[in-house]
Amino acid sequence: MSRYVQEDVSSEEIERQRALYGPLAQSVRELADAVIRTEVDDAEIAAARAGIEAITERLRERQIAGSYGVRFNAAGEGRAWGNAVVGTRNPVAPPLKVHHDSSGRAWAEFHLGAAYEGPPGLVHGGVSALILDQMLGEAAGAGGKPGMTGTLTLRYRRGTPLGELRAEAHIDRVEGVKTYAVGHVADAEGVTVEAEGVFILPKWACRALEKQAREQQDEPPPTRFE
Ligand SMILES: CCCCCCCCCCCC(=O)SCCNC(=O)CCNC(=O)[C@H](O)C(C)(C)COP(=O)(O)OP(=O)(O)OC[C@H]1O[C@@H](n2cnc3c(N)ncnc32)[C@H](O)[C@@H]1OP(=O)(O)O
Repeated sequence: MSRYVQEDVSSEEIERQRALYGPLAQSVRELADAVIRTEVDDAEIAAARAGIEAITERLRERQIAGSYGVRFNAAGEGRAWGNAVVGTRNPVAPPLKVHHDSSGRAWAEFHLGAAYEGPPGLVHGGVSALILDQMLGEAAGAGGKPGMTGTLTLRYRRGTPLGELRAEAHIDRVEGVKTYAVGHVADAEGVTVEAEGVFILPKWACRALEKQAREQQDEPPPTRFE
């Protein structure tokens, strides 16, 4: 089942939902941080667990079947609110607020706390890969050349400290359906992880884009979402 969903939702309704679900996800991120770092006594832990389980049960009373997917409205606004890096409704996502320009650049400043630890005090290498996968993909999409990650290569130059970080990416070159992008994560002292990747517009998407272009000759398809 495709998780790209076309919905008839106004921009005002999207903003209403963003204001409702964004803070909910942020509260759960704070909960995750508190679970990792709490030193309250055993009875308090048991009481907290019961409270959390009751809240989970309330939220499960009515649910989407499966994952959130990517939803577009008639204005072409896309929402990837379940995305593991940028998802407004996903407490696992830091989340990154990614800025773009149409030359194929993407950048974001963000904070990674205790929930993203690998080596003590440092960001897990898989989390850096997660973030760079998204950032390189965002750069490709921003340049009008979106694709699925084919190959992603990373070089970990030094440990990435937990805390305030920046990520940047840009398109290096385009060869047909293949978009090559490069990027990095940096702290205040400079680059910690470098990445290069190839993003491939899948065959099925080529066919869908051709069909869409035939139907809406003047309207280019959406190339990014938030
Ligand atoms: C919307 C806005 C979003 C905007 C923002 C979105 C940001 C999202 C960022 C997150 C991105 C992800 O995590 S995506 C999730 C992780 N990635 C995946 O799950 C991808 C799984 N793999 C696949 O679906 C497929 O294998 C594809 C799409 C990669 C390729 O399949 P295909 O379409 O059939 O392509 P195919 O004809 O075989 O090959 C086309 C050309 O690409 C080359 N090629 C094929 N596979 C690879 C590969 N893995 N690495 C390198 N190169 C490859 C071939 O040699 C060929 O080159 P030539 O002979 O033409 O020279």
